[in-house]
Amino acid sequence: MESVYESKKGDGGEGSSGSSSPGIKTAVYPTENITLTWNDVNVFAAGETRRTRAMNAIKGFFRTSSRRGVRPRKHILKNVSGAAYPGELMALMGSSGAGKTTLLNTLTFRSPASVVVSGRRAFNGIPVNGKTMASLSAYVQQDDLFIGTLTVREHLVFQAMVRMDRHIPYEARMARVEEVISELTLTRCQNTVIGVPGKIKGISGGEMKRLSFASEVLTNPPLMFCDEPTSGLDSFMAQNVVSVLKSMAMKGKTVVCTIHQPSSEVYAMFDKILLMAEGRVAFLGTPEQANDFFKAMGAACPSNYNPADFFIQLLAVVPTREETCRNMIDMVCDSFENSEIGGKLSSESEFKIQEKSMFPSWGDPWTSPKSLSPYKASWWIQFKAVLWRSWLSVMKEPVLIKVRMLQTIMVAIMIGIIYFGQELDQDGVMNINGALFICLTNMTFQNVFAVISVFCSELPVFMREHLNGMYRTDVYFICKTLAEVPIFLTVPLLFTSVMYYMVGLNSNPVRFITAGAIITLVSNVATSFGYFISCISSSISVALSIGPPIIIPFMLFGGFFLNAGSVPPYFKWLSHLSWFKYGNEALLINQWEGIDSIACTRTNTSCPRDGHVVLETYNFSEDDFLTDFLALTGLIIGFRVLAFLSLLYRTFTRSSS
Ligand SMILES: Nc1ncnc2c1ncn2[C@@H]1O[C@H](COP(=O)(O)OP(=O)(O)OP(=O)(O)O)[C@@H](O)[C@H]1O
Repeated sequence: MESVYESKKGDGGEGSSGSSSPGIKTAVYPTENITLTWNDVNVFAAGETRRTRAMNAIKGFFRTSSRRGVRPRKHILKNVSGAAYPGELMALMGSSGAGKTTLLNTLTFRSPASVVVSGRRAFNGIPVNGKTMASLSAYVQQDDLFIGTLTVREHLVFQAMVRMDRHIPYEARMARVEEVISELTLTRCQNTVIGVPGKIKGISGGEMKRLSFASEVLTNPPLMFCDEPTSGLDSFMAQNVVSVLKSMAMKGKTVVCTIHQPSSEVYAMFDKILLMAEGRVAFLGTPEQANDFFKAMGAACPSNYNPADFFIQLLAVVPTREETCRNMIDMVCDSFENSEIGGKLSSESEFKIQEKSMFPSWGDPWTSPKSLSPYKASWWIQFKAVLWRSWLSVMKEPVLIKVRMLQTIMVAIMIGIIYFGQELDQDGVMNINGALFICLTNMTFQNVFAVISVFCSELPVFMREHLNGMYRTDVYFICKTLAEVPIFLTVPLLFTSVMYYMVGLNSNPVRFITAGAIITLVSNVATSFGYFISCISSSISVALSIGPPIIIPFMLFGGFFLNAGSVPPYFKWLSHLSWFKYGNEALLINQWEGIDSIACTRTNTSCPRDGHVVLETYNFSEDDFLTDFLALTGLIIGFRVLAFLSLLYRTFTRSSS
């Protein structure tokens, strides 16, 4: 399998895939047996971003000149060089704050905007950029994010559809899924649901980690990065996971992982170890070379000690002895730099890079030509795959199906019993109007909370997959909302069917169907509003906190608690956004239009004689019936568009940060 990745000189996107124009010098990247080298990598905490610069300028204006000044930038990685070879498993180790994650992020071009990176990274000596790195490598992140209601196999089939190249036929994708399932020993749990911690019991932690690897190796990348693959696992599972990495390395892949406290057994599996301390390289070589190196420095690892623990402790900065520890770390790092292994390593990577210096140096991964699509699958394939997965997750989500159906039937029966058998008399008018308004309130809160709890919990998965170039935001949003349409149609219709005739509402079948349609429209406005709130909130708890305070004013303008004619002029605009108002008006018109007589049961003058008077009391007009329908439809569309734009903005700000 020898595919070619080419880069155009001078386009700022070296290493981008695509055909080269005649006359443009190209670099042909290897797709197998990759030696990854990095040379003179320096990372600084960025002094100021545009936002902080503006804030500092404002603060600085109020400061006296003596207090003004720029804080020195923190030097996080200091002239770090190294190499990872095919067929080898390299472990990045060091105490907390040593710079492991920063180095891994730098190597994978995933550094946050808050740092400034310089240095060169290369594949077999050819400088590389973020796009090429992304095409040829896999990155297994520390936290596993899945749609927990899917089975292992369903998850992998979905991944194969959106991650593998668009020209690969369906049969070949499925064959690869089979291969990966057996390679990562997931056969036994292939039909088990992945699970959601605390909600749905699923596969074990080790299986989950192996599933993360499986998703990444589907495309058979020659280079793999893993961030803390063993965190949260017991020693047996940790060993199991590292042995998976080892077997990948033995197949010729280049594997780099960060790791905390490996056991002696796990440590023995590493081909190379890279020890980091205070942002510098303290050692890079085989475990045996590490023993010799530290022995030569007079710090031999005792025979009954775990070497990993020993080296990490040796290179840690102890709070009470900071100065001594830092001096010791500097001494170790300097010795390594001047040692035979250190010198060989840095000259090797340096020489190769210079040799290929005719190629442009690395560009910023995100400044590659915008016209090139980051997606492997076409729009249509993405759409089919995401719709299929969204549908599966809706059907299998207990909160959406079982709980909601049960909740709907129970509330409908409760309302039906409390308001049971209303007559068309003076008391009945009040009760029927109350029952209709409570239907709107119930449908609103039920749908908003259901959407928030499901959509918000899925958003982190969407963000990661979208930023990994798996599918577009519009595809996700359309599919997600389409897949949920059946449920958001069934719930209000079921609710209306159960309570309508129990309460004794207008018995005309056309009125019944119309009431069902109005309640369905209101439910869907609430659903759209729920999507909007979910998309603008940073977390589920934020969404649940801001939802109700926003809904309450809309509810007050519904005409039940505050007469439509009494809305203060400065709040008129807000009342035009109230789906309660349109829903309530439409339901009352549907109920009372054409009712010629209402029995008066009390001897007071407030008894409405007919349906028209009831509507007049609320300041509602029969002529507005169509307007109410159209306004509800408009609100459904409006809130959805706002929700989509918010999601788009969110993905945009994340990908450019
Ligand atoms: N964006 C940043 N701005 C300022 N300092 C940073 C930034 N990123 C990392 N650092 C600092 O750089 C040092 C190295 O951080 P890094 O996360 O790479 O350490 P680590 O070895 O991965 O630690 P741990 O094992 O605890 O995750 C730390 O002191 C950290 O506080």
